[in-house]
Amino acid sequence: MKLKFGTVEENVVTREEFPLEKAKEVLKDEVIAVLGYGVQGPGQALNLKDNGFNVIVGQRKGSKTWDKAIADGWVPGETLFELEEACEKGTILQFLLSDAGQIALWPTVKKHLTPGKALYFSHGFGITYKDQTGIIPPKDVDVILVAPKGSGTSLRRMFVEGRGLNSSFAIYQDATGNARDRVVALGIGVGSGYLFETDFYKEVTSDLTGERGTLMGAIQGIFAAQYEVLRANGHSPSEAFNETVEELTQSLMPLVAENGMDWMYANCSTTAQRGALDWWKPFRDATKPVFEELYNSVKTGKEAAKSIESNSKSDYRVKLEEELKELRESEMWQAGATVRKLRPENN
Ligand SMILES: NC(=O)c1ccc[n+]([C@@H]2O[C@H](COP(=O)([O-])OP(=O)(O)OC[C@H]3O[C@@H](n4cnc5c(N)ncnc54)[C@H](O)[C@@H]3O)[C@@H](O)[C@H]2O)c1
Ligand SMILES: CC(C)(O)[C@@H](O)C(=O)O
Ligand SMILES: [Mg+2]
Ligand SMILES: [Mg+2]
Repeated sequence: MKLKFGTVEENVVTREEFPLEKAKEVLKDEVIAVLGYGVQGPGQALNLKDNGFNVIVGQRKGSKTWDKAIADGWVPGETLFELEEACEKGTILQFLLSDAGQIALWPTVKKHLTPGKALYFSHGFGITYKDQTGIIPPKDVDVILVAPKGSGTSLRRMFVEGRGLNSSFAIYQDATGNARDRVVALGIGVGSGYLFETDFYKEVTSDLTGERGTLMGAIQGIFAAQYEVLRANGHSPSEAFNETVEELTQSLMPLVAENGMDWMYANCSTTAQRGALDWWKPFRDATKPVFEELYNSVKTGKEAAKSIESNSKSDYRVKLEEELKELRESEMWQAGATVRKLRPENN
């Protein structure tokens, strides 16, 4: 249906419009092979299975995630296979390896993309940056995308709670004439709340900007800056953490989620309102050049190159753990660990 977002009209698909029963009818003869069992793999595969679709998982035997798949109820030889076997059996191949990992498996996937199959992504990365990934699908398969706008962990949790995470969807190639029904049915099947339409390029450029920006990178940067200023001015770790992070996640963001920023502002003191209304624009103006630099780095493929390069190194996991440790052991997040323990619901 067409819906107005502000003054702009967009095309969205809701569960009412495209019910689960219709999705099942569209995909009744398909074998959905979920390749990779990292973060999105389990969320999407389990939601599809619980929604009644014919789904199998492909994963490297002997890996930790192979064992996780077994623990989640996938049965070797029945619903859990080596990656190549799953590629052979699937009529829809859900390419859910890490974006860098997809480069190595591509020749195998390509070999099993016989006419009429569908190649499904949850990110526009492999296709958009094809000069760097070498992922160029044959012309006689559908190439589609459903990108849940959140972590695979949330996708599963929200499904179990009877809620739904929003996803974007896109069609890069419609070889069968049935790509649209296939992609929307898959979007409903993996547990999306509503689906909004995009293309592969827009999905990857917005997603890479978002995660580097306000969703993950910028937010940590702003937290760190405010925490450091408070600490430098003699505030205790608990005061600095509460005033920087805890109140935001526990009290104020849930209000924003419910009814928007203006409503959160309206539920704070007149003193806070005055200050927040005066200061949001200077913060916007100070950070906008950084966001512009970031978007440009995404657009030119620099961010993709960096992520492929670092994720393809053999010591990637070790280096990642070192960087996460730096965050975890920072005073701010150590204070956070103590504060979390003190939440009454955690006692
Ligand atoms: N993590 C998320 O919540 C999330 C959200 C939206 C979209 N996505 C997209 O979904 C896709 C999957 O991401 P993810 O975060 O679930 O991946 P991940 O990093 O968790 O890895 C998924 C799987 O890839 C396997 N793998 C990696 N390299 C491999 C190789 N060379 N050979 C064989 N297997 C290999 C790993 O063992 C793992 O099982 C990506 O395109 C990503 O951008 C992820
Ligand atoms: C969960 C995110 C950040 O939305 C996703 O884009 C990812 O890459 O993991
Ligand atoms: Mg992403
Ligand atoms: Mg994302």
